[in-house]
Amino acid sequence: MAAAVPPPLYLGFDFSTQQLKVLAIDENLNVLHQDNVQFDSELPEFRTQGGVHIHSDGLTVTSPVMMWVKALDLLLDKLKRTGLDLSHVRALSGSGQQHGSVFWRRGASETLKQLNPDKDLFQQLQDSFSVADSPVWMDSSSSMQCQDLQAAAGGALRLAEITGSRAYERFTGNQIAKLRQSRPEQYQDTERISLVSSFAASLFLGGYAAIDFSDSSGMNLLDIRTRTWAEICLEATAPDLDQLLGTPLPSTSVLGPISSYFVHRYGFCESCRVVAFTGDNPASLAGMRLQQGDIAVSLGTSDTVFLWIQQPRPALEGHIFCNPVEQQAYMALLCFKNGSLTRERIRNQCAGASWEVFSGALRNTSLGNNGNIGFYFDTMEITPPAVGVHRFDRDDNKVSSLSPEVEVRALVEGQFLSRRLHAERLGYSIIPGTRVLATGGASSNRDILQVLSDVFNAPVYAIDLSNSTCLGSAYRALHGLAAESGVSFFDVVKNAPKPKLVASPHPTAAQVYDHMLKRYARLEERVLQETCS
Ligand SMILES: O=C(CO)[C@@H](O)[C@H](O)CF
Repeated sequence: MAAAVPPPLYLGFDFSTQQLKVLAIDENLNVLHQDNVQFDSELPEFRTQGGVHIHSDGLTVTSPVMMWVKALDLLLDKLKRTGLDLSHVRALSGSGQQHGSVFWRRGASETLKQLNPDKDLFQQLQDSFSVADSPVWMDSSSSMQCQDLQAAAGGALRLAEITGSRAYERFTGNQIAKLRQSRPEQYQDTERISLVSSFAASLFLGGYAAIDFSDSSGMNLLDIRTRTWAEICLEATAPDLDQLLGTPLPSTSVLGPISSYFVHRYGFCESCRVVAFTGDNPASLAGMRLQQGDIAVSLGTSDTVFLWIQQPRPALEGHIFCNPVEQQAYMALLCFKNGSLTRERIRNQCAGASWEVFSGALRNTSLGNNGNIGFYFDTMEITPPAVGVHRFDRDDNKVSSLSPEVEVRALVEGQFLSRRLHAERLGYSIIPGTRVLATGGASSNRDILQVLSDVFNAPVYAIDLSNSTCLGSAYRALHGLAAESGVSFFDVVKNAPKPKLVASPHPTAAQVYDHMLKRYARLEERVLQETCS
């Protein structure tokens, strides 16, 4: 009797800001296993906070690339110990925090090709990076390079028309320009530049992986219509930069078989395929199976709001990225830097470091918070570019403090009023039938989602797990094997569990927050003038 063929598995990894995660699904899209490595607590030798180092200038933010390498060693050892038979993995894909950059030292490709399965990656890649502290998305130190790029491209709006965004400090092209100008020897010693996503794919491939169209869109370097590097941007950033970046590829690309290192060390099958990795937000769009008309709110280290769009409408605020699951479509995104780290600070200061107490404060305070409004920009915010904590009472008078429970609600209402205000400014309207799909760590807190539903005056749905980035990557691994035959992503994942209704708006929500939104917009202008003057 023929031996039973083992059920195929598909893995999705996420190299995010605070942790490395993995999720396994079977061919019926059932989630079989999840695991993670928390950078701060499990790799304390790197002394990160929230997975990053905020430098003394308060603007430069980096993460040690070797921390990501060591995290992969730890995570795969964990996977091996759980008894998951990795020889059944048919394909894997993944994501990385967007915009972050990895600089491979000259000669690193040879090391990648000849990894010794008797040693871990950390030991073997010690000398493979010309830059040890990788710039990440929280960095806001490349303003000069942003101005230079915008001038070269013909202005901010022209640059947005070409690349989908005006120049942003965290975008990789500006980070590359800054590194080349400030650390020329290290730049000279670089033979390849990856994003965090393609760096991770390179480890699994045993060779340099292409950057996918979707994550390339977060660099201020890709022409989002031709999906090729924009010459005008490359020339303004660094000479022959296309040689260091490689050619971008469709997000559905099968990059090749897994490196023999993982076959011999962890028992992967040599036929396991590596599907192009992408950015964490594009992967999340895939994991939530976002469709036109939905609006996604991801509550993670950064909060993001994103939508599926067919035609790019670049603007001076927000971003347009190539869509990760449908090659001719796009996704629009707004990023808010002060997300979970700010929620955790307020939880610690106003709720005794307890999410239960935090939730109780939301239940004990009323919609609209008796007119109290707060802006909590612990670090320089991206949307809008403002900083500091600013509290206002019902008469728009600045106040220096609020009671703990009122402060909790002021934070959560303020964050969601901002998400809604900037999404509507970009022309996205919350209409009857709009579904708000929530994901990210905070989406497991029902009381936070109730405030989200009230502020947006729309029902909030969530998938069973807050980890849509890994789920999206596992889905993309499965789809990648079929994409060449023309099967659509949605066909492949049509039987996935549907998002569940978690919160519906309170009957008075529209009346309260339509009015409050106008006040919020006025006060935001005041805050911008105060912090930009
Ligand atoms: O900068 C961002 C998006 O543009 C953030 O959401 C990062 O992707 C978080 F990792």
